[in-house]
Amino acid sequence: MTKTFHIVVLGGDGIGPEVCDQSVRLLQQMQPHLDGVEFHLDPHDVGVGEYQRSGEALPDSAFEACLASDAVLLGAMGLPNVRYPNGKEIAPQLDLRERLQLYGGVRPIQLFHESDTPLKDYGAGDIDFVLVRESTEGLFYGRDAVADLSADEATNQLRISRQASERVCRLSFELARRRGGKKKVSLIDKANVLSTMVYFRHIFDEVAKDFPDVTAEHVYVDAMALFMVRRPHDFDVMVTENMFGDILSDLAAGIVGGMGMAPSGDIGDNAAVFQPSHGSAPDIAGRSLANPIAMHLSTAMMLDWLDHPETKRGAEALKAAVADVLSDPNQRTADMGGKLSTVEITDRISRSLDRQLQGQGSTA
Ligand SMILES: NC(=O)c1ccc[n+]([C@@H]2O[C@H](COP(=O)([O-])OP(=O)(O)OC[C@H]3O[C@@H](n4cnc5c(N)ncnc54)[C@H](O)[C@@H]3O)[C@@H](O)[C@H]2O)c1
Ligand SMILES: CC(C)[C@H](C(=O)O)[C@@H](O)C(=O)O
Ligand SMILES: [Mg+2]
Repeated sequence: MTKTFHIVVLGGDGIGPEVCDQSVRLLQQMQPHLDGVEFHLDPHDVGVGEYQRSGEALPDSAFEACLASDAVLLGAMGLPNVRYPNGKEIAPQLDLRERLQLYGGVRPIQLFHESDTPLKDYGAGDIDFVLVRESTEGLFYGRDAVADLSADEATNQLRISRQASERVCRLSFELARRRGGKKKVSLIDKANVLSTMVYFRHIFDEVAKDFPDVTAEHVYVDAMALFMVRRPHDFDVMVTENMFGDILSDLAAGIVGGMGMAPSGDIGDNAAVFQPSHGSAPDIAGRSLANPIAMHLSTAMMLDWLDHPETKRGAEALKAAVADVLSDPNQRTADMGGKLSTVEITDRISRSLDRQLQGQGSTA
């Protein structure tokens, strides 16, 4: 019997649709090779463009479709110069995370080729860790507040709840166990200053007791910014508060080639959204300069998460095709010093994907 997966596709703004279209193309290419699996792709307009057309950045019809889907593929949303009348940027991905309770912002960081890291002089070695960012509260809890420019001060709230912390810590320990590598989870906090972080650490330690086979450690966020650059090979899974995770995930992307190499999955108990960690990159949009690899790796994460033997095979094949193309340092987009366009690098990944799916492996 054929299993149909309903996948909502939200291209979004700027380079979002450019990279998303290329991943959709690879999904369509893959489908006939996967036994008993069918993808039903359901595109919706969201983001700034949709806000300008309809007054809604995330129309109800798009949200309902996400709610009913097996998974969501998202390009990027937002443009720095288009704002709501209250002055705030349009960021419906945050609404999706909160409304779908996508508490685990899973952001893998992997170096595919040593030529792509600026850390060569530090002997950075293998870089392969996952940053898990709590994505429903933390310092983003105050995001609805509107700045009163005539006031004498402005404050935001940082919220750490037991429920949200337990579930994101548990997800992180389970991930470390599943990865089966160093089996280590590093909590990134600021417990030397903030009581919310003392509380977060307490909950992390409680959850850690259920995973005696996984090493648990605490690292202050400022120190982690240093360690990520000086000894990234020491880490396996990291878990942290929303804003720390937002900042550190861009830093982490920088050590493996940039935002175009940083995939992500926003995971909840009943829904998940897969998107690159990068934004709409208005500085390069519309010129086929965007690196689509973060989007392709996010698509591979989605296929893995769908948890069917054939989609898992598709995920492995797609990841292997990306690795195959990157094994030749001459095959890069402009952000990584190369000359290939968004479409051209996907052409190469597509050719390799065919080989991977036919079990022929690498020819690069
Ligand atoms: N998940 C998302 O949808 C998301 C994430 C981050 C930012 N944003 C939004 O996107 C807009 C632009 O934000 P920003 O400029 O701070 O961040 P950005 O990630 O869009 O761009 C930062 C830098 O990285 C480069 N870059 C990003 N992705 C790239 C890719 N795939 N290939 C090559 N280069 C790439 C850009 O050219 C730019 O120089 C803002 O409105 C922001 O709020 C959205
Ligand atoms: C666009 C922005 C609201 C978003 C965030 O801060 O979470 C982005 O930076 C990300 O990392 O997904
Ligand atoms: Mg970010």
